[in-house]
Amino acid sequence: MSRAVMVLENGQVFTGRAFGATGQTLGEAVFCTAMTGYQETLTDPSYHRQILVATAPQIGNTGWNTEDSESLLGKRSAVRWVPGTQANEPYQKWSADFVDHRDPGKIWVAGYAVRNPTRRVSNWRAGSSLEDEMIGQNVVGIAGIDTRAVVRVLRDSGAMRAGIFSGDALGTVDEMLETVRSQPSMAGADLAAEVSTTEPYIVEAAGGQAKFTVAALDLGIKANTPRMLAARGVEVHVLPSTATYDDIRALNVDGFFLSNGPGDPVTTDRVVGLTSEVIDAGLPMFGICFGNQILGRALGRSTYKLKFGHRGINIPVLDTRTGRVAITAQNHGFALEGEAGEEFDTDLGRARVSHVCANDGVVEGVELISGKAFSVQYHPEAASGPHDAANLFDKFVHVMETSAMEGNRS
Ligand SMILES: NC(=O)CC[C@H](N)C(=O)O
Repeated sequence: MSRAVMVLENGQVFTGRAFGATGQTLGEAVFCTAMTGYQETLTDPSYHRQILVATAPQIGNTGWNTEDSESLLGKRSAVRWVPGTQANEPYQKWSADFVDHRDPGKIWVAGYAVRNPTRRVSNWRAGSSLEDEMIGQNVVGIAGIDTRAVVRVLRDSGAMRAGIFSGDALGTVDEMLETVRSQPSMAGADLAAEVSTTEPYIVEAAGGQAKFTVAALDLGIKANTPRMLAARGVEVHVLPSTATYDDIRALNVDGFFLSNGPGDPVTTDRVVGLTSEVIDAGLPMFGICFGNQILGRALGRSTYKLKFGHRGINIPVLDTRTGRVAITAQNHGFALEGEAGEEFDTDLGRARVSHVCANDGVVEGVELISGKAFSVQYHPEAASGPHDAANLFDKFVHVMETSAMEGNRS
């Protein structure tokens, strides 16, 4: 078993054994407290350029399958598609059930640190093991380290730059530390274009009968988001992160969606402007995670970097108006400024902080009081659950219905 080390920016070194590919990887070290769903987590594009530390001690029991991955980018070339039926539809069109059994899904994390990888995979859907998949995709990992100790460091000192080194990449501690410290920090990182589709495509509504069409800006969109919309009769036009307001207007859609994604929301000035234009034009809008930070910025709020973020699948969120709590999946390192219950005036209308985290009061949702634009910092599409917040997709459809009826009356 070959040796591997994880080196943190603060000089701490954890020695374990190589897991997955051997070599060197760099990224921001963050931890996730989920006990399940490692495949969905590793393939979430929002983890791009992050080294993930799993707090669950045993990882890999269910192996790797071709159904659970959240990355769409890897699937694009392999997936079955139906050419657009209308002359003005230049895109590839996917069926809403776009599981492709030849495609394992791209792993987006920069590296993976675990305590105890399972030795025997046990699941009827598993086509390979987690470690084989990491080797196949050249993802460097480390096993056998005291992940609880790493998490304590990250919790006390905050998420920080790190590296995993094994095989030929092992050097002296000073050399490895210098490499770790030479990488750019996550603060200020503009990463959406690195994970976004470059070509637009359509995910068709379930059954092929679209009640509404939505333009979804892909800043790192997860597979389950278009799937959840498609299941509710929505045809989703997934657009590259570079799409303009004119691109969206030309599609004549009923709603606008802003996806999750990696990087620092301060880098999103262009998309913030685009979002304001879309809302100004009266189009209903829904955003998730990065999309929440962008809507918040369009409402005049600023963002800041959390010390160690929220990553897990049992994080309680309070709806400040109803007092109801949802247990949610989360993965964010930045957040919007604001307080529970706060209402404020913006250029786009009066707005409020709609949700906060019940653990630490961090803003978890904002909305226009008109109800036409809303967003959440957590993940209603969470594929490995929990599903408490899935009704937000119904809410979006409802806002589009109401808006269509208003349009009919005027
Ligand atoms: N999942 C996401 O969309 C994350 C948003 C942003 N990159 C953050 O870390 O806060």
